[in-house]
Amino acid sequence: MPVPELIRIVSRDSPMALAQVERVRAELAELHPGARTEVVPVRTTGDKWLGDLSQVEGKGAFTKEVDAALLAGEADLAVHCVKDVPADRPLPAGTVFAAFLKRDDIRDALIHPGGLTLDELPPGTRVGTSSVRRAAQLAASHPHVRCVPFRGNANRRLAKLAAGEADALLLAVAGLERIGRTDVISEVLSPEVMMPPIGAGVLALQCREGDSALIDAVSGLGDPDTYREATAERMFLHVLQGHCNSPIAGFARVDRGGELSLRACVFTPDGKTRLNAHEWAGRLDPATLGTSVAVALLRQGAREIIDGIAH
Ligand SMILES: NCc1[nH]cc(CCC(=O)O)c1CC(=O)O
Repeated sequence: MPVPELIRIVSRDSPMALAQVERVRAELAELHPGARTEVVPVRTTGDKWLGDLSQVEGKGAFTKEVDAALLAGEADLAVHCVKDVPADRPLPAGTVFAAFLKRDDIRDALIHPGGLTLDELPPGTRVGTSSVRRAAQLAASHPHVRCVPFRGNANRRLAKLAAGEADALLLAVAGLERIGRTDVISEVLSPEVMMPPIGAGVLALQCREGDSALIDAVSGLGDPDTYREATAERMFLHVLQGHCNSPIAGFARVDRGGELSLRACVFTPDGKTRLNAHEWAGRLDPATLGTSVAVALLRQGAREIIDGIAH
């Protein structure tokens, strides 16, 4: 099938999202030198509303308007952070993932203007994060610091930190790389110290279901290992059925021998209870591994923890 002449790419309009689109354009230009691309930026609910996300139907707050533009035919290809795409429900009807790009760094970073590490933060340090996942883990490991609500795209959060609205920040390394601000990192946190969210560091390309010419054209940008990891992680979250206030973390990894494993956790918001599971796929396909890890956590009481958190 011929590669479409013009590919209109829709995405959030934050600096990070637009950098992601530039990566996709560069990879497309290499794969299909003849194809032209155009960028269709849209502002999402999650970008407009800087209050508590659970008040604006938290899930999908960063994807709804992008999906709508794709379905309305205003664009042909959507670029999403997998982390922002709800996994408890199927993708919006009529759309499919055509590729998962090679995964970036999955870790979170501490940003402290004085260069302190997490263990060096003095009591009472205000860490800016609205993430229940980050807050629960920090409450467990560093109970003497406190989290203060902090929203807005990464550039805005850095500006608010500089303005003194918090003493430190937690942000994803991948996002800081994309906006060219790794200079602010004072410590990269290992997944053992701060377990990442499902889908961390993965960009997905989404197309209209019937658009096989485009699906074929962009599927070559997909990375097979990332596909396995993202599929296991998203099925895990789908089976678990969390909500936007439930602290859930986890990541799958394809090791050097090609073996896929998935580890995941469910926390209470205060971090005092932590359920853990870690399984290898063996002969299981990625989605079945995700299901198995979710069931292992449900068997330990994950449902009661998740349902017991206000949302
Ligand atoms: N919720 C915003 C968001 N969505 C994806 C990333 C980071 C990049 C990625 O993991 O793909 C971020 C910023 C952050 O959490 O620091």
